[in-house]
Amino acid sequence: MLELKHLSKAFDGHTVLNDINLTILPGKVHGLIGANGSGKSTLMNILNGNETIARSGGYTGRILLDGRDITIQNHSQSVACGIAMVHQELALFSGMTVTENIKINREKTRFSTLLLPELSLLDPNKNVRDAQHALEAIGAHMDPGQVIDALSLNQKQFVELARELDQQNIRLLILDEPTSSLNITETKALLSCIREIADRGIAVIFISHRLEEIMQVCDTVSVLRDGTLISTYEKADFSVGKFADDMVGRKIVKTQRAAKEQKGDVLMQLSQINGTGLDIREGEVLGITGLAGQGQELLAEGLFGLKPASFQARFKGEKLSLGDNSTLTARGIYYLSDDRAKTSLFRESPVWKNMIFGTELRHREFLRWKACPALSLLDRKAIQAHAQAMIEQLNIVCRSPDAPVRELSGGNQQKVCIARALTFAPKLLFVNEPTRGIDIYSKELILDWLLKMNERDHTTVIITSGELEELVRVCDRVVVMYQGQVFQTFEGEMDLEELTLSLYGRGNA
Ligand SMILES: Nc1ncnc2c1ncn2[C@@H]1O[C@H](COP(=O)(O)OP(=O)(O)OP(=O)(O)O)[C@@H](O)[C@H]1O
Repeated sequence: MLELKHLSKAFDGHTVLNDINLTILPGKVHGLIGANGSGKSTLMNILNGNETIARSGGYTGRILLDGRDITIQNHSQSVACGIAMVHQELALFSGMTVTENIKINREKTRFSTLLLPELSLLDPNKNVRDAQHALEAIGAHMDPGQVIDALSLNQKQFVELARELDQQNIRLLILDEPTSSLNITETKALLSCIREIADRGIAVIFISHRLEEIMQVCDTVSVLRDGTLISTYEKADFSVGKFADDMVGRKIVKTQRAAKEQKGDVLMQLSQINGTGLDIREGEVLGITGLAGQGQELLAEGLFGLKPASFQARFKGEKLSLGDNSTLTARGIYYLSDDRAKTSLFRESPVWKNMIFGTELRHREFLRWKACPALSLLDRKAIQAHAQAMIEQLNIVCRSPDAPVRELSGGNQQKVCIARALTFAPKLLFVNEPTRGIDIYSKELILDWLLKMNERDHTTVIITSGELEELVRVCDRVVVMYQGQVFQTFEGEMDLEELTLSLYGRGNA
């Protein structure tokens, strides 16, 4: 159906895709894998007519649809070819409802006349029905009248998918890491939905860092490394080992630490969490998990005033006001959100600035006049050296520390956030989904750094994550949240199966 021939792309003379040849068949799921920054999103952005491609000089090479050459210079041309894409970063309209987001630009109207279509009225019933239909087709249950902002990240992901599937005449659906914010049940539902979409004759390109999902759902897999397509495998030849070798070209060592018995003092006490409480002990690595919407993110988000919450918090006995962030950061408490685009990055600012923002006064070496920190200018040389070291240690793919963060691939942006937490050197770090969107090699690097912070800098680390297997590998304790309450705590040798059951409210509460 679609063929790419000798496709290449450069940004400012820097080649990020090099002579790509790829064939996409109808009714098949084609997996695209590669390390962070290997060029997956760029390749898909070309097919989707993303404006960043045209603005940066377009691409070279040929794209053939049904054997005929096509040019994709803008999004309309891509839509006309039947190409739809769900992006890694969500693209929804805040303040509008689920239906409005799904039907945007394709609204059903009544009293429409050919002469003055602008004067026709929206048909709310038909639009809601369409939205409901699109949501049901992918197994998502939500009120179509709800405002988008009230939804969790994973619900928003389903709305994006529903919006794309609501388009008529789709021939190719591109999914850029669609499962990264979904829990086990939702992922399962989405994967079977992807198979159904393919069975309707639609070609699917599926990008994911979760190789088990790739093995499960794809018919063919292509591997990109540093912008070059280095291999394509058919289902019979799939092997996680081969994928990993081709992607990163080096051995991946899984980070693991035996759970330590918790003997430290209580550092933070959270109480009145819907009638339950949680003591965080000094020096521990604590995992917090739960299915979506069970209140696990609300602890950190409530503490930092990002969402309304009513629990009580004490730090070393001192009562804290929720949302009083200057006091929280002054006490060395830090939060890294999973919503990097909205709350964690200054996209137009350079990598170095994103790495040190808010940490300047904790690092005298970043200041020129060390005796007078509040009035000091920044010492750019020291900061550049620090940023360069972070880039190397976290394997961040970027032109230089001066590159604006928006130029970085999704996974590398995530690593910049982690670099800022490392730079802040908190006493207590809350980090939400630290390995989301991160390739298999860098995942271990990040987990390794979180453990290093814990061991070397004595940082107490609280990881909120749906990646149970990772939590079991690195945490001393794992707390399961269920229906807004602290439901069960696991420590010592943790059993993955028991932990999974606990997510559904089963087990010894
Ligand atoms: N607008 C841009 N300007 C300059 N460079 C860019 C731009 N967009 C992407 N790049 C560069 O192109 C390379 C490939 O990025 P891309 O986003 O395609 O990677 P990816 O494989 O999708 O990574 P990830 O798994 O992290 O999402 C990266 O080095 C990135 O910095």
